[in-house]
Amino acid sequence: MFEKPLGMRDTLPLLYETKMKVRSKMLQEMTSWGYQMIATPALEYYETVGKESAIQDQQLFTLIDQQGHTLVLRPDMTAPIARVAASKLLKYRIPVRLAYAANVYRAQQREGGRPAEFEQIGIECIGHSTVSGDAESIALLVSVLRIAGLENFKISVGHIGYIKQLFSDVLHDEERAEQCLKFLYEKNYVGYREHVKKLALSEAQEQRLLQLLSLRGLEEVCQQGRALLENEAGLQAINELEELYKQLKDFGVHKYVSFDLSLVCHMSYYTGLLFEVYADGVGSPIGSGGRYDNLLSKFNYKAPATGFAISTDRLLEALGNLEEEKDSYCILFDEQHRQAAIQAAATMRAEGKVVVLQDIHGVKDVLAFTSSFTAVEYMTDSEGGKQ
Ligand SMILES: N[C@@H](Cc1c[nH]c[nH+]1)C(=O)O
Repeated sequence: MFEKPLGMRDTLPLLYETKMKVRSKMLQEMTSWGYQMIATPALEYYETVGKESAIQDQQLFTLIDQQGHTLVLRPDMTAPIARVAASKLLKYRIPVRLAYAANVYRAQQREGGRPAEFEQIGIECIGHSTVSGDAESIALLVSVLRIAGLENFKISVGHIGYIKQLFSDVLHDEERAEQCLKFLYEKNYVGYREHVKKLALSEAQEQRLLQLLSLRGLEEVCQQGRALLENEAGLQAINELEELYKQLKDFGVHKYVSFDLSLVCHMSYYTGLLFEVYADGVGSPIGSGGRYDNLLSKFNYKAPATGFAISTDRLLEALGNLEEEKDSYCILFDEQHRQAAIQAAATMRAEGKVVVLQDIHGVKDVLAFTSSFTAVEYMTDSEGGKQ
């Protein structure tokens, strides 16, 4: 048994092929909206990108380079892209629109769980401060998923600014707010309720924290969310949610969207609107994103930004079927027919066929080898010529 490190997976040919097709359709859509492809290194310094990636530290793969610096395998693409954009790209065009398909790495605690290396396909729109940036991001997300062949999905939208304001109004204490946020992030609503009840708040304040969990649905949720606030702060978040919905209607994609004002995503760099995508039959979100207006300033450039990433593997799980195995042809040749066989294969390949050219003397069990091809041509003397 040759085992792989925890959470590492192989991609076998059929899955690889399916992935390649889906990825190429999605990237084509992204680039047609003016998003430019970008690649960044798999390894980054812990002190910069690693720290800002804001994924729990125990999920980071770290290693030490020859000079003794701590490196991390990037846990997402947002922080690396923020690093490049801040240092190079924003001098060129603002907002800058970038797209990627790249592997990211998150260490796992146990076997059989989530993959520790997986591909994300996503975009970042950097330097865009208004809700139009968020609406564009969600509209593109919908378009990309539909082009990949997915129809049954829902985008759940929330606003981290709203939750933080509500917690600050009620709890007046950052540590207590963090504890509550953690329950929401883990989607442990039972735990959240129990925790809130133990906080020794007045009945009214307790109710406000509990009602947060019921702020789910369509437009009416904004009105209910507004009613939970005690003062002006937090209203901006609600206004943004309403504006977003209006713009999503203009894009014609609002039917994919619903609100969940208790939504907290795993990245702590989010500052405003944020969202998760759920597809029928897949337990975890197949994608997520949101606004992160403070991340670039960690790289010495103040710029607002928004974006999303889709997990290619989870999307494929939602899509269900793998690509059909393609028709493929085999030409078996011997020494005397090598040249003719090479030419015959080239002609068929030029017609778009998949052709394997195989020296018959290199195969032990010809019957077993040829059994999976659509058609087999023998260009040999030993087998009695063409069959
Ligand atoms: N990087 C985020 C997704 C995202 C892209 N842009 C903004 N958010 C993630 O891995 O979940």
